Amino acid sequence: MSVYFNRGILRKQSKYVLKKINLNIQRGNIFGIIGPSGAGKTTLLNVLTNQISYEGNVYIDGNDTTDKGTDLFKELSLCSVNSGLYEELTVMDNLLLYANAFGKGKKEVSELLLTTNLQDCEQKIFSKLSTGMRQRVSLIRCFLNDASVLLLDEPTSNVDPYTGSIIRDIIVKIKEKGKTIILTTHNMLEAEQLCDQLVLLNEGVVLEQGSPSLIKKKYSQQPLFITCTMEDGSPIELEYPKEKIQLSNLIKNQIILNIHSNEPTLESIFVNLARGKMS
Ligand SMILES: Nc1ncnc2c1ncn2[C@@H]1O[C@H](COP(=O)(O)OP(=O)(O)OP(=O)(O)O)[C@@H](O)[C@H]1O
Repeated sequence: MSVYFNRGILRKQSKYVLKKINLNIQRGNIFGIIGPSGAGKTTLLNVLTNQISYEGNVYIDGNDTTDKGTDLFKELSLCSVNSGLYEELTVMDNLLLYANAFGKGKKEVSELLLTTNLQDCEQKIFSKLSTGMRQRVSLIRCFLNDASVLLLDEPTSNVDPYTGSIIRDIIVKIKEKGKTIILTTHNMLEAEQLCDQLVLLNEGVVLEQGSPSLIKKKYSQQPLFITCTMEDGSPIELEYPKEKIQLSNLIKNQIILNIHSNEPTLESIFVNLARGKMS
């Protein structure tokens, strides 16, 4: 799926929040949008799902979305926490309202509650749930949707690491059902482990785009230094590829406690790109 803005499309005072954007999103993939606070990540999701008005033209798969006659938006569903869920209804009633709209019923909702460890929350009032539970209910709402592209705005923010891992598992399950996921996150480890493709957004422009491993490879410096910690605790540093034979001999003949390379983390690439220190 391609997303293209040919010029600034949303203005905040005299500056554009989103400028020229060109994204190439593989179907069936998890596509992560990362970037500092205020970069325009949420706004991008809102524009793509027609939640806010904007100037200029947005093209999805080459089709101009200002043509309201198209079915483009039906394919895309925004899932932000709590959106479309009623505070005073039970979890089951909330989800049934949504499920029924898509020809689904109690059976499907109960199955999803079980998958997400929320089976005991069926009759709980939505306003009484913890943040992590609310996030999971919001995701179940996405599961019930027929849209093929789900846009998740910071699905794991404000939850403990365990709940975060449950939510990531749910996202992977959604992907396995053939859906395309576009998500925003501030968690670089999550971006690296979960996303097939990433885009780094800063001040409304795309700074970098590609798979996490390709982005890391692009910014890894040569030579690469590899530190091996030997059995007695002493470190040996070798330069790669210059000393690759020594490295392979060391691995073959010695007991090594750990090997550590100084390749950049996604976090360091992110910070440096956002500061304008890399090109
Ligand atoms: N409808 C709008 N009209 C004008 N400006 C807007 C609109 N919506 C958001 N903005 C502005 O766009 C900028 C980017 O906001 P956005 O919420 O997209 O950032 P973000 O990257 O999602 O940040 P965070 O990581 O903190 O959630 C902000 O300065 C915000 O005030």
